[in-house]
Amino acid sequence: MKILIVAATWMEVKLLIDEFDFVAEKTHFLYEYQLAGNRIDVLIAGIGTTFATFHLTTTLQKTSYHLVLNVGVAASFTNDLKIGEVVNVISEEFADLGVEEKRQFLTLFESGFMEGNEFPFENGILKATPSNGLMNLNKVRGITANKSHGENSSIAALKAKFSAHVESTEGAAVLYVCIWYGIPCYEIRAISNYVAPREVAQWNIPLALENLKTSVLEVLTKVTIAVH
Ligand SMILES: O=C(O)c1cccc(C(=O)CC[C@H]2O[C@@H](n3cnc4c(=O)[nH]cnc43)[C@H](O)[C@@H]2O)c1
Repeated sequence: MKILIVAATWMEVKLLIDEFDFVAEKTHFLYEYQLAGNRIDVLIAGIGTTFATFHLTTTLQKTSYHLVLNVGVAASFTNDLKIGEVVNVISEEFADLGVEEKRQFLTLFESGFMEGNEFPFENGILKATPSNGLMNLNKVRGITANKSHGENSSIAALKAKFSAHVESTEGAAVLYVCIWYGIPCYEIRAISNYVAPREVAQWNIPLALENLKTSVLEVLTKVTIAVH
């Protein structure tokens, strides 16, 4: 089985790839590994939707994969998710793509630039592949923005507008590309911080990365067993 893992930064996959057998550096961004007889490529695309879209698209143009896993850390809008918890992000919206009008932000759908059900959106939302019991993780909704929000006013506006649980800087871009390519895609994120005024002392990246590694390895084991 051929699986592509997409992350924004090396930091987010460094513990995970210690569990893989290194095969080759394909490009500066793309590395090939083996895990239990399966090929696992790891793409480090960079932070934000532009880099994720460009590097994922060029990678998928060259190689066909059975599955894409978007992995990394993320911020939670809700205290119901604990720092370190790993979640299955089942839907995504672009939260900063649209029009500002009369102090209000309107998405592309609300401003009439796109129909809600224009492919690959469903009611303005991008949906991950159903995991059908493959993951024992809480299912959450995500939004994607090119900046990590840290101002109380913008955080309040996001909470009022989107009913999202988590924020990342790439999730929607990865889903958008994968749905266009018809490639199954899951987004697995570990909560490193809350969406709040920036206070890095409150973050726990080591815990998030340790838990992320464990969960992603479990998913990889189940996925690869399921197809054999
Ligand atoms: O700002 C920092 O000090 C900082 C420290 C470590 C990592 C970062 C990143 O932004 C890495 C990119 C990675 O993190 C996800 N992420 C984490 N927290 C947030 C957030 O509050 N809002 C949006 N994205 C977040 C992001 O999706 C990337 O996967 C920064």
